[in-house]
Amino acid sequence: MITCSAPGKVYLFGEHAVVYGQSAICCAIDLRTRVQAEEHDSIVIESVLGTTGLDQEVHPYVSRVIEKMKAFGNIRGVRIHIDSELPVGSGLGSSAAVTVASIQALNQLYSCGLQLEEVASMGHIIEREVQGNASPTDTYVSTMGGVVMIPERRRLNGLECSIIVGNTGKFSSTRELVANVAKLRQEFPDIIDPILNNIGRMSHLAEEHVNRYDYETMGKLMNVNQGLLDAIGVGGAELSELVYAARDAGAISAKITGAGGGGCMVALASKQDAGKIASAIRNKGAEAILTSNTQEGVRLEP
Ligand SMILES: Nc1ncnc2c1ncn2[C@@H]1O[C@H](COP(=O)(O)OP(=O)(O)OP(=O)(O)O)[C@@H](O)[C@H]1O
Ligand SMILES: C[C@@](O)(CCO)CC(=O)[O-]
Ligand SMILES: [Mg+2]
Repeated sequence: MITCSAPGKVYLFGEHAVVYGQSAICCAIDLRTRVQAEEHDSIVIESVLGTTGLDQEVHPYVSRVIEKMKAFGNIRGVRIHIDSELPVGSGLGSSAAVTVASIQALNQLYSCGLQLEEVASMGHIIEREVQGNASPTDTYVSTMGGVVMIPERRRLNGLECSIIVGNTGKFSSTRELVANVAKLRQEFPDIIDPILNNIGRMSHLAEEHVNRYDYETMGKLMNVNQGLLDAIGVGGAELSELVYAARDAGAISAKITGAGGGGCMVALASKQDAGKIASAIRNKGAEAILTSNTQEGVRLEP
């Protein structure tokens, strides 16, 4: 039996805009999805969502992984078991982590010889198929770890501050949110395109501040990014409540992470202030998770 794990992520900048080729800065976090794989007499996929065979409804990502990996290994029957520290459908890249960890588990189990770049690239193809339209960001960061600028694939210095995630507990489908932005963009291209361009410019402006650990400047720009995410319709009352609670409790910055609608927000804070911010989020009745940046992408577990 083989076990592989891959991390989730938060966006410092650029979700949605990156789908249209703008730059984003994305940060792998120390919450992981673990996938066990072993040869079996049939195909079985077990997760918190249920136990199925190949099933495009319940397990669209993992089913596609198995189908695509058949081109690289002699996969007849396999049992895949998934455990995740990432809330499902919440903006922390649960779909990318489960996809990347599953690809790598089969890659190892069947000695397929795929390199990390190929794992990331297959992950992106699968996200695109299931999500309708997807950037390579989540799957690349889950594969490589660290803090990465996409589409440049430039690795930036890691974050050393605390990362606090607030989960509204409201499921959000990335596929749906991406489609909503596409529709708004089609309706008002002259308004929406400049907003997406400005988000991309913000990532470029922020890059040197990330590399210099200048959290104050990064934070100011992240808060502006939050306003622009609201403008393109991916905010929500529950998210805003947590964003303002975190800022009022002393967060350096607070914004949506990932697709939005529901799901999670992310706040940056000094290690000293992190507990206070988590309490402020919990006082609003939401789950708060304290985490940090990880340099480790997908890996084989002992
Ligand atoms: N633990 C898991 N086991 C099986 N499938 C999972 C698991 N976690 C996520 N998934 C798959 O990913 C889907 C959610 O992906 P989606 O892209 O909508 O949200 P996300 O990846 O959590 O958020 P974002 O894309 O905004 O970061 C689930 O519906 C399921 O198909
Ligand atoms: C909303 C989005 O930008 C981020 C989802 O985590 C979609 C994508 O990049 O594929
Ligand atoms: Mg996703």
